[in-house]
Amino acid sequence: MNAMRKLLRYLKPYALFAIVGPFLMCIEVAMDLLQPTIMQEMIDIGIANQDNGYVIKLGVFMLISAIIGLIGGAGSSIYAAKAAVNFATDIRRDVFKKTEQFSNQNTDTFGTGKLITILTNDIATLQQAVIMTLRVFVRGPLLFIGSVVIVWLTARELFPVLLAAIPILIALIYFFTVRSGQLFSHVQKAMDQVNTKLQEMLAGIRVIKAFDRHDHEQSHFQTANDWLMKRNMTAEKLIVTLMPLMMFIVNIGIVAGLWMGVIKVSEGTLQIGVILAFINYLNIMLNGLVSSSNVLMQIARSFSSAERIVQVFDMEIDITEREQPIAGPEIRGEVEFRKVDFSYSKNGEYVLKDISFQAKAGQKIGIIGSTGCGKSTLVKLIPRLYDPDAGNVLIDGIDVKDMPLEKLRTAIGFVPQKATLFSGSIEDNLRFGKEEATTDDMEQAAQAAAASEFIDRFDGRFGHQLLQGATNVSGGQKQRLSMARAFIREPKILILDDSTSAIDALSEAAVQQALREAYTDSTVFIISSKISSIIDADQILVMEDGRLEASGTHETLLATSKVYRDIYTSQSGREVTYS
Ligand SMILES: Nc1ncnc2c1ncn2[C@@H]1O[C@H](COP(=O)(O)OP(=O)(O)OP(=O)(O)O)[C@@H](O)[C@H]1O
Repeated sequence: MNAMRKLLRYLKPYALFAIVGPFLMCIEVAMDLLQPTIMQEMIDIGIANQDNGYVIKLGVFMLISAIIGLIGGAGSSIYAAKAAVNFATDIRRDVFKKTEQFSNQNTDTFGTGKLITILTNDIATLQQAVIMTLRVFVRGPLLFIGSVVIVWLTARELFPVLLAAIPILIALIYFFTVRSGQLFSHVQKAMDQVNTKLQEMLAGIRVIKAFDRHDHEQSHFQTANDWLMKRNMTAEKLIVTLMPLMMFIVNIGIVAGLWMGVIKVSEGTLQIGVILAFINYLNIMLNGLVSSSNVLMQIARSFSSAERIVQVFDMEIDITEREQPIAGPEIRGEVEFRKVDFSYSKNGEYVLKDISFQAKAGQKIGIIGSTGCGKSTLVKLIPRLYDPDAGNVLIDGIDVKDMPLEKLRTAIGFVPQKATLFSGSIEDNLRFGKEEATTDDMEQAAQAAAASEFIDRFDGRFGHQLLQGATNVSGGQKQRLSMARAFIREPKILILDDSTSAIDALSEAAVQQALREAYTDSTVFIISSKISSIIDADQILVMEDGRLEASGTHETLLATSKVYRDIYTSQSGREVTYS
C-alpha cells in the first residue's frame, strides 16, 4: 500500500489527464444508464398507448445518448491511456537511472533477472492497473451504484432481490481479489527465474553451442518455464472461476425478479416494462461488478509490482559521495593503500588483507599473483567500484571516499578483465571514454592500443558498426578497443586488468612502448600473469592469498621474494638462486 502511494506521485504531472478520463467516463456511464429507462418508457407509454410519435421521439433520444456515450467512452480511453503511459514511462526512466547508480554489490543483491522483470513486466502491470483504474474502475462502480439507485427509484418492489444478491457478489469479489494478489506475486517470482535463465542463456549462447549443451540448457529453461506456467495457471484458474460464479448468482436474481415481478403484475401493482428494465439493470450491475472485480484483481496484482519497483528506489546505494566532498586540486595520480581489508560478503572471508603500498604519480605498477589472489579486487577499489571494509585508499593524499565521484572516475581509465563494448560504431565506443574526442584523439588512442591496424581494414574505419556484445570482432580486437577507450581519456590513473591476455606478442610490445612513451604522466597499474608484461615496472606488487607478499622492482623481487622467483622460474625456465 505504501509502495503504491509512493509511486502515485508519478501521476501528479498527468493529473489533468487522470481527471478528464474518469470525467468523460461518467458521461458514458450516465448515457448507458439512461437506455433501459428510455426503453421502459417506450414500452409502458409509447407502445402501450400505440403512440408512434412518442416511440420515434424516444428512439432518436436513445440514439443521441448512445452517440454521446460513445464520445465520452472514447475520450476517456484516450486520456486514461495518456496518463498511464506517461506515468509508466517516468517510472521506467527513474528505475533505470537508479539502477545505473547501483554499486556492483547493489546489482548483485537484486540479480539482473529480477531487475529486467521489474523494468518490463512490473512497470507494464502498473501501467495496466492505472489505465483500468481510470477507465473501468470508474465505470464499474458507477454502473453498479447507478443501477442500484435506479432500481430503488423505479422498481422498489423488486429491490429485495438485490438485497440478497449484492452481499454475496461483494463477498466473492473480496475473496478473489485478495487471493489473486497472493497468486500473482508468485507469478512474478517465477517470471524472475525465467528472465534470469533467459539472460544467462543469451549471454552464454556460444559456450552452450561449443559444449553442445543445448539439451541441458533447454531442460533448465523448461523447469523455470514450467514453474511459471503452473503459477500462471493457478492464478488464471482463480480469475476465470469468478465470472461464472457471479453470472450464476445474477441469473438466480433474474429468475427471482421474474417470479416476484409476475406476481406483482398479476396483482396489478407493477408494469411489464419495469420487469424488463429491472433485468436490464441487473445485467448492467453484473457488468459493473465484473469490470470492478477485474480492476481490483489488476490492482492487487500491481501492489506486488509496486513493492518490487519501490525496492529499487529504496535500495541504499552503498557507494555514494559524501555531502561536501573535497574538490581539491587536479588529480596528479599518486595512489596509496593504507592497511586495506576487503570482503565481498560483509560477514565473509577477506579477499584483501592488510594491503599497504604507495604508487608515485607517473609510476608504472605491475601486479602479479596466482589466480583468485585478489588482484582485480585491489584495483576495483581505486575508482570505488567497491569500498574497503577497513583502511583507506588515497589519491594524492585524499581518501577516495572524500572526493567527488565524478572527479575521481574521470581521472581514471579502466580496462576491465572482460572487455565490454556496446553496440554502435567504434567511434561511439571510443567517445564513451571521452565524449568530446576529436578524430586525432581517436587515431592516437587506437595507435597506442595497437588497434589501428585492424580498424584501418574495416569499412568506414571508426564508423564500423559493432554488434551487441561486439560479437563481430575478435577477442583480441575487443581488448584493444577496450584499451583505446581508456587511453583516449588520457587518464591520470590507468588500470589495465589483464587486458593483453588475448593479444599477440607484437601488439603487446607496441602497447608497452606506447605506455612508456605516450603516457609518461599517468600512473599505470598493469595486472598480468606474465612477468614479461610487468618486468619494466617501477614497482611490482606480488600478491598471495589476499596479502601483499612483497613489492619492489623485478631485480629486488628476484632477490627478496620466493613467490616471485617461483613465478619467474616457471615462466622463463631459468632457475634463480639467491642466498
Ligand atoms: N563479485 C564477487 N563476489 C564474491 N566474490 C568474488 C567476487 N569477485 C571475486 N570474488 C572472489 O574474490 C577473490 C579474488 O578475486 P579477484 O577477481 O580479485 O582475483 P584475481 O587475483 O584478479 O584473479 P584472476 O587472476 O583469476 O583474475 C576470489 O576468491 C573470487 O572468487
